Amino acid sequence: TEIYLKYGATNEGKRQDSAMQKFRDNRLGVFIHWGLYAIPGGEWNGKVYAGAAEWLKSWAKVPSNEWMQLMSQWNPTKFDAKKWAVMAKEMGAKYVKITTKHHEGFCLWPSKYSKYTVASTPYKRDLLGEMVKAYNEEGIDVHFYFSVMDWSNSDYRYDIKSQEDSIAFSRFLEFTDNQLKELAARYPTVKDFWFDGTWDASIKKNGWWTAHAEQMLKELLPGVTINSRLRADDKGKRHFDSNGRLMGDYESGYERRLPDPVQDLKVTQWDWEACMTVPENQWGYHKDWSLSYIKTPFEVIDRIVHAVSMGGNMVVNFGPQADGDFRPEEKALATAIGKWMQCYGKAIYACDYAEFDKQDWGYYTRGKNGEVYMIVFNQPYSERLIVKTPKGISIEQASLLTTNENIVVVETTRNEYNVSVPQKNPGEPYVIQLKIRVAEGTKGVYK
Ligand SMILES: C[C@@H]1N[C@@H](c2cn(-c3ccccc3)nn2)[C@H](O)[C@@H]1O
Repeated sequence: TEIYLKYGATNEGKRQDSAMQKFRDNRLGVFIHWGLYAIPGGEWNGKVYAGAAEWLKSWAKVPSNEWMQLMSQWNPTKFDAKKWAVMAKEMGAKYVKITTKHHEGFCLWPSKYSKYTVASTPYKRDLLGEMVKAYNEEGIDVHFYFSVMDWSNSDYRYDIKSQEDSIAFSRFLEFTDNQLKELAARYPTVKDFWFDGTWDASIKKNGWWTAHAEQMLKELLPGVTINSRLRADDKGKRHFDSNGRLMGDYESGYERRLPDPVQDLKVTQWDWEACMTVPENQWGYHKDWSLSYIKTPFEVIDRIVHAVSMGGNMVVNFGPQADGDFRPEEKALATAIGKWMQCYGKAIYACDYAEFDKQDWGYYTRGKNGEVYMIVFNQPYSERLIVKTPKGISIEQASLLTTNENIVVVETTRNEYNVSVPQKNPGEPYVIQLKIRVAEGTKGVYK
């Protein structure tokens, strides 16, 4: 039986309005983690910390007033929003999620509610505004990352243990509301808010505020999407409310990990977005990437395809340098992903879960016109790609997406086929497009 909730989930099932459909169809995003942490790049007082560079203040136990002195060094002379936007465009990213304010509290926009903003640095310009304009001009949607936890604000509380805590924290929530309203008013083309820094007891004890923040933004920005990580219900339950319903518009728990294509098919019932780092765990710029394993382009592409094959989005993280340029490894990665997306994007953009059982050779996606794509990462020595079709579905024809070369398909038993590999090995993950036939009365997405 259901329990009554005042601050539980507000929508039932996947949103089907055009704004959410655009969010979903975008599929591939870029995360930009840029803040004061890019200046030290993981090193403090001559010691290099291997932990996440955007958490250096925490690892090195730097007092906030000392940390904020970094503002006097904030001068990204190489920053060029147009170059950033072209890089994302060439990568094939359809949206960008920008850290408006990370845990440190430094604002990339000239907020009038904080003294820790770009306006009080040598490089006074409204960086967020320039980015929004440049990305939008390239046809790229802009999403805002916003950390509720703010290490620079003395009213922040990790927990509420006294009347004094309550009074301070309510001041903090008002400050946060003001910043959110300011972001919505200054940058009305923003399409999404991705909240972070919401795991503390103080937020869980104020689930009402998370429901209010979602409602406030949706009133100010019709169509805007809000991630589940913002939300806590009446009982402090996060992401999914006490009745098991997803709060917000999409599930945002897959950070540096992905659902299993066999065990976790439940995620196909709701919208979700994963995000990933190129090193094992670095979001902000770290000067020494040799301390970590750096994923190759194909390893990043595997994760993008994995997410889409299960009905999710993938956001690939970039940590710009303090000077406003990107490190060479990230430029090379963006180029490599863009090259692949140019050839195979048809199997990614506006595609979804295909309801075919996962096979070892790779992943399936389904296009909007009922076509099924096989994205092959692991070509078997048998040179036969096993395909098991759902009940009522048969394979009519198969072709290599890039050349339209016909691919021979042999039925091996009921609902099982051997799909041949291309005559010439493409030498990279490739896509076979399947034309399927759907029998009368078939259930599921192909009916
Ligand atoms: C999207 C990513 N989320 C931030 C994060 C949060 N956490 C974290 C660390 C300890 C407990 C709970 C959450 N680790 N990283 C990272 O700094 C980055 O912004």
